[in-house]
Amino acid sequence: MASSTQGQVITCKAAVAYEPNKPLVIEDVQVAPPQAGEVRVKILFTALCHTDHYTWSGKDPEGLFPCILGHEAAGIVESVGEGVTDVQPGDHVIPCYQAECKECKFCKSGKTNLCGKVRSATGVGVMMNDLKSRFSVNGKPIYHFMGTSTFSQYTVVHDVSVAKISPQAPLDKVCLLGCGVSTGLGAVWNTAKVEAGAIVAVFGLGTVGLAVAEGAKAAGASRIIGIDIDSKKFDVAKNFGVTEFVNPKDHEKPIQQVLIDITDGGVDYSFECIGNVSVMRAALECCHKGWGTSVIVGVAASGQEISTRPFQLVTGRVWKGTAFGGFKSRTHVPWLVEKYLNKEIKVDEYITHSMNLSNINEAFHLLHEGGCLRCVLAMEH
Ligand SMILES: NC(=O)c1ccc[n+]([C@@H]2O[C@H](COP(=O)([O-])OP(=O)(O)OC[C@H]3O[C@@H](n4cnc5c(N)ncnc54)[C@H](O)[C@@H]3O)[C@@H](O)[C@H]2O)c1
Ligand SMILES: N[C@@H](CCC(=O)N[C@@H](CSCO)C(=O)NCC(=O)O)C(=O)O
Ligand SMILES: [Zn+2]
Ligand SMILES: [Zn+2]
Repeated sequence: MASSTQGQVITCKAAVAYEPNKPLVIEDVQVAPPQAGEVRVKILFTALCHTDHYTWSGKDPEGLFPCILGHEAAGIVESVGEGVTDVQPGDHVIPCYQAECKECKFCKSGKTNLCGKVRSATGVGVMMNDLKSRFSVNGKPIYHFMGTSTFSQYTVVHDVSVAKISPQAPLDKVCLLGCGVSTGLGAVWNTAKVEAGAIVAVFGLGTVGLAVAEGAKAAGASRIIGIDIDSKKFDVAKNFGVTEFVNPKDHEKPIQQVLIDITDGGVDYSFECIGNVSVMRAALECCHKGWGTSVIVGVAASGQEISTRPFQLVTGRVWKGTAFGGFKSRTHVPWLVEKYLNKEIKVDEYITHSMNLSNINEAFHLLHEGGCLRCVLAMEH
């Protein structure tokens, strides 16, 4: 059914990032109607991910200002542009920063979840149709972010960047499946393909690392070693499947040597869930000679580079990375939502804080406190 706002500009509240590291400003933002191949979504709940903070910090080479950040959310379709057939007004959806068009070279390859259809536009903060933004404040354009911009009560996304989900799913919970939880689970199931009995090391026990632990437990890993510089993380990590905890600060030796010593030569799989290039090296080098695989999940700042002795790879270790855990977004997000509804995966357990959009700056501060995994913001319509 058509909404009363269809075809009209909507003025709503959004958190605008005008400059790196400067508090976000809650503004009245004008959101233009969706053009061909676009969907306007009423965002009901959004969580904050560390990648939002990373771009806000100014360290993201693709970061553009002013912009509307946010990419871990859920909402309801308000209206659709010409030619959109996969969703309609009233559908419950999760915006997907990793698109899935099912037609491009990437989508058809069967080798990756990356999609090439709209990536060139989402990387420069605009929509593919006219290479312009749908957001403005008093006539001045505001850039999109990751093709999602969910820190706004209404956003416009490409139709290839929105997953239709079960209307039964609580949107204040499943918004987390738009990024962190899905990424951690997928890193284990799709990218590493951890097998039963494997020894797994997880570097960084935030939401992404805990979801890796949860995925590894489900895959039947025999040992799941959590590594974090905050020892308080271990208590909560046990609930997600971590069986042993190592704090690098408690050891004189490099952490990779500590892990090699306690695992008879190294782990089968390791996951870097921090975004620290020194830890990425340690995560590779703690892998078992001959077969150990290390997956980079964390996002490192502009200018940072990874290094190791090539001998580490010559002797059989494998270095990989993952975006959105290798999940094909529009296919797998609805599947993950069903798994949540069937109580096969955790989601509620990652939500430590709930606030309103107006408290978004406070929520960003919370991200740096060890006790915060995910903070979900209600968009207060
Ligand atoms: N690849 C993807 O698709 C994808 C998706 C989501 C998030 N990410 C990235 O994953 C990373 C983790 O995200 P998160 O939301 O879980 O972050 P988080 O900040 O909640 O968790 C990071 C954890 O790492 C720990 N840590 C920090 N420095 C450490 C060190 N030197 N050694 C050991 N532990 C250390 C912290 O104490 C914290 O517990 C971020 O870089 C984020 O941008 C990537
Ligand atoms: N613009 C950033 C890219 C950072 C990055 O790697 N993003 C991940 C998702 S992080 C979600 O929290 C990703 O999906 N990358 C693949 C892609 O962007 O297509 C930078 O350049 O550092
Ligand atoms: Zn994220
Ligand atoms: Zn594609």
